Amino acid sequence: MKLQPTPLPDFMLIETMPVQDERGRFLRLFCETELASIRPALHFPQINLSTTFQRGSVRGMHFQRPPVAEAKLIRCIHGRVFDVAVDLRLGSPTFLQWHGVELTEDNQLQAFIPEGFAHGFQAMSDNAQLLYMHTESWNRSHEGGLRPDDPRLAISWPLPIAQISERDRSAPLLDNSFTGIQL
Ligand SMILES: Cc1cn([C@H]2C[C@H](O)[C@@H](COP(=O)(O)OP(=O)(O)O[C@H]3O[C@H](C)C(=O)[C@H](O)[C@H]3O)O2)c(=O)[nH]c1=O
Repeated sequence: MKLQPTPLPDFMLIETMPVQDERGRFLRLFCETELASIRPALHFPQINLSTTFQRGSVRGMHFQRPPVAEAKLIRCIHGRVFDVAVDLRLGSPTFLQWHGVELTEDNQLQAFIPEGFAHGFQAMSDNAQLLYMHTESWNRSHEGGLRPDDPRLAISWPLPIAQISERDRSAPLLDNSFTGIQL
């Protein structure tokens, strides 16, 4: 496993290496010890799998507020996605900045998105599957969302947005009153 920093502090990429032999491949999806250097005693009470049928569809930008702010360990297990994290942390030097990375079933990259970040992705293939490990269980009453096309974020999605949920389409646009999430 190799850790790759991103331009957003604490948003890390994790390069995993499957073990391959004549029978096939073996891949470690998560190891508490290996990831202790970025987060001691990582614990995932919920693991989700989403499938996005149509290339170009976007899901996001989602986050959970304290006291159930969550970190996510994300991997694409089928197809390809352009995965984006936005720094929403109050006082962060990269506040409201975003960074995107392509996660594919072949590049073995995982994204570790800490608390205080919004997360979203665009499917770059049909039937893109994303496996999420969450450090908090889902809590609808503490969910927050931003528009993937919010001009204040100016996320450069690689493809025209094909499909988006009504919830995401109707998320609030950022204005100067949003100063960030106090973790
Ligand atoms: C997140 C979640 C959702 N749900 C229910 C709520 C809805 O009835 C249905 C689909 O939820 P949603 O439309 O929020 O799914 P996505 O738009 O894919 O949202 C997810 O994708 C973005 C990119 C993320 O980063 C979040 O992990 C997550 O919000 O599953 C649950 O039952 N449990 C859960 O943990």
